[in-house]
Amino acid sequence: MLLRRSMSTTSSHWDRFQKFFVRYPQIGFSIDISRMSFEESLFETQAPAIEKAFAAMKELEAGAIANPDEGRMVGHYWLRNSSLAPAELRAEIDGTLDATLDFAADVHAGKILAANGQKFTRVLVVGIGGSALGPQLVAQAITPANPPLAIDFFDNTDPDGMDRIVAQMGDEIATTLTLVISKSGGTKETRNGMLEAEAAYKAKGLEFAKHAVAVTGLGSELDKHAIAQGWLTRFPMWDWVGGRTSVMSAVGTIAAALQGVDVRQFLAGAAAMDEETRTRPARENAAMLLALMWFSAGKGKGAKDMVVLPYKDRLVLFSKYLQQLVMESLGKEHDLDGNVVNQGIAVYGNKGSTDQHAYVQQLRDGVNNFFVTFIQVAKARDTAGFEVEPGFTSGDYLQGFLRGTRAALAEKGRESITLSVEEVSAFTLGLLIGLFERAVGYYATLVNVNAYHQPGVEAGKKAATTFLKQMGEVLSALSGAGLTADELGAKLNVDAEDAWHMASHLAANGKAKIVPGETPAADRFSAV
Ligand SMILES: O=P(O)(O)OC[C@H]1O[C@](O)(CO)[C@@H](O)[C@@H]1O
Repeated sequence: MLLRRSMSTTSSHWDRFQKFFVRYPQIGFSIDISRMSFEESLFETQAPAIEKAFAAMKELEAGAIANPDEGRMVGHYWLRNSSLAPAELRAEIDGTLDATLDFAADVHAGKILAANGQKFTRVLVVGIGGSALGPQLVAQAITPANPPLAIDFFDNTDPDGMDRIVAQMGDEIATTLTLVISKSGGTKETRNGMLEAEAAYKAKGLEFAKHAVAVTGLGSELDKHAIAQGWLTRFPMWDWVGGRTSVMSAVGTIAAALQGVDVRQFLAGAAAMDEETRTRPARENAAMLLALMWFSAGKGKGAKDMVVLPYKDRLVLFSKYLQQLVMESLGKEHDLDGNVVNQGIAVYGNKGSTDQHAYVQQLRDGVNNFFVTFIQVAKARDTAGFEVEPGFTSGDYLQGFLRGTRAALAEKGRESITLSVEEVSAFTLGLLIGLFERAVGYYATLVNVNAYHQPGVEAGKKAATTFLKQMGEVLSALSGAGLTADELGAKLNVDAEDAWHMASHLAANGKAKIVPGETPAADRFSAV
């Protein structure tokens, strides 16, 4: 009885697999949605929405104002196929790509040298969000084991984090090329990182400008600063490329090329996936299948989280990269008609099998509020095989754990998608990025949101600006006599809780004195 039941389950799994397994052999990619619990009628019920999404994408790729709030075109697909771009942009796209690759080649060849006449040995990228995550993913996933230049990132305004990197660089800062990357050219974290980098060079008696390159919008604050200071060079960022989709613009290509990545293959991978997912009908279209699975799993409301589990160390940052791509694109208060919808899909993940020894316990046995996206890489390693026990390699185990976890989740009714690529290479990373970019675009139309703006980010930036201004006032108001947070708040017309946090921060960093009381309200702050 038991045996019969398990046999029929197995055969229905096999049937469903054959029905919902799509592969593109010419690019070594496949998607398996058979372990998602959607009804086949989804393709019929969603047919009008699917058509709408295809049509919207076609218009977007043809140069429509697909980001209506900001009145901008959305052109990341043109970065890997400039012939799709409006005619007036093509030469600039191609010219910028060539210029970044030529610059990197000149650095490698020693035609562009550090101020001390030596070859550059390191790159420091200063940027945040889309201006750092893409280069970080590329550095982690596809740079050679011993790249021509080592790479570090200032991707925050944490002084301790930056101090540690500067300390690790030591005297090698003299042969470090710094890329300051900011589309807007006004992001404070990046501005601070740039100033910290400038100071670090100065402390070693070096001229920052002779080691600095900017990637930014024409005429931005950063652009003007780079011109005024006489930096080595500048590469443009365009308003029709969003930060989270900028890895194939100069934002990503310059760091990648300096790292010895085959940038043209990276772009070719994305272009190849674009070709596959631009015109195929929904059932064969990997990007549309992903969007439909997100829609059916989360009931079009993001009710289920997306857990991204690549079984490959090189792809460990892919989940973080997708977190920005998906959540900044889809996490929206309003739909395109102005209705409050509070859309989004939460994304998290790290890598398998490591995560099996952490949160996968909850995925199998706990709250069923997610679907997993497994990423399987067929080729285990580049070097000769090694058997950890007779007949089995570490790579066999990795594959066994992926399949085992997929089966164990399915057994408990937990959904999963499996994407497969042959290896992790510039080409396959490009195609995976291209796949998710288009899936995000399609899904946005299915739920009727603008995937290409990020109005929510501004609120935090504004509140931080106010906090800093008021903290300056608190500092000026401190005197010899100790003041409580309530007294500071009343004096400066600042919320008492904010005043307490401001004064506490100043005290923790040697700019104020604190006499602790029994409660926060009894703490007294004075000038140093
Ligand atoms: O490149 P910029 O303009 O410095 O912006 C950095 C990041 O900040 C955001 O605008 C908002 O966090 C991201 O979309 C962007 O990638």
